[in-house]
Amino acid sequence: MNIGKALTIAGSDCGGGAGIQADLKTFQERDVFGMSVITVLTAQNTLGVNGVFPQTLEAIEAQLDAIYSDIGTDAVKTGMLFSEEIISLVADKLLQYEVQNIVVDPVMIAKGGAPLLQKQAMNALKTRLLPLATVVTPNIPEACEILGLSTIETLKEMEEAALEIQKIGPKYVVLKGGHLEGSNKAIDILFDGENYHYFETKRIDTIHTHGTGCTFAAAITAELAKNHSIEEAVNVAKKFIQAAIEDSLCIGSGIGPTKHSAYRKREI
Ligand SMILES: Nc1ncnc2c1ncn2[C@@H]1O[C@H](COP(=O)(O)OP(=O)(O)OP(=O)(O)O)[C@@H](O)[C@H]1O
Ligand SMILES: Cc1ncc(CO)c(N)n1
Repeated sequence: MNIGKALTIAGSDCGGGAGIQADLKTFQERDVFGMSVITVLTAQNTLGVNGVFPQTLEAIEAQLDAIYSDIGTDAVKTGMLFSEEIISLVADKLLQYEVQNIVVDPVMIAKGGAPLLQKQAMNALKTRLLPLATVVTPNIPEACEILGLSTIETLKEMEEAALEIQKIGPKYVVLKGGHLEGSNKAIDILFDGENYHYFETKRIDTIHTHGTGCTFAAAITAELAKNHSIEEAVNVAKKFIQAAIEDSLCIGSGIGPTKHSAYRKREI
């Protein structure tokens, strides 16, 4: 039987809420075959990140070569890449294997404030990875960092930022409005190079949003792996994350994870 094949190239969150673990849970929920290349091990829980252990370039390259010399992918997501060297290696390999359907989640800072991307790696993210992306999924602070802006405060400013990011090279930009202050809605914007598409849900009043960005981008990746359009992929991902946050889990004593099985249970 043919099944969509999705790969996540990201950091491991031993606490299970974000990173590789969130991505694989999401791939499974969306019925694609999930694979992983681990770039960094993190020691983290709902209270914060206690340790970051980058894998050697040799180990990352060997994982990518193992997958692409045999299995291949229909869509790929990148998450925590941490350093300039890892970003460069991943970009080289995506080019070498002519990888299609690349979702770049430009992970920079954990919800608790820990840095997940070194400051000196920002330029490589912009110049090496964004031009290869089919879609990039920044949140508002990440969009500000990419563009060197101090704030994005309105929907109009989100639209302008999406347009500017698209000029860097990705085919599509999904700018996530989860961080937009003072709104009772969570509005994400998809810019396709010509038009804006809006995906709006009610903002849920919860602190338990650990891994929401990873989960959302992984759901987009899964839908692209099944050959769905970008609009359809974002539409499903938005419903998926809304259900997961609504049923978020009180696990740990800090910022808890979301429930990846929530959307499936509603569909039944
Ligand atoms: N409180 C909320 N209620 C409803 N939707 C939300 C809420 N917070 C975030 N979202 C949605 O979750 C998705 C992920 O957005 P978010 O801005 O949380 O990502 P992120 O900050 O990159 O997450 P991460 O912690 O993984 O870095 C988006 O679709 C966003 O609109
Ligand atoms: C490994 C990893 N990737 C991404 C995030 C962002 O949520 C996180 N907290 N940890």
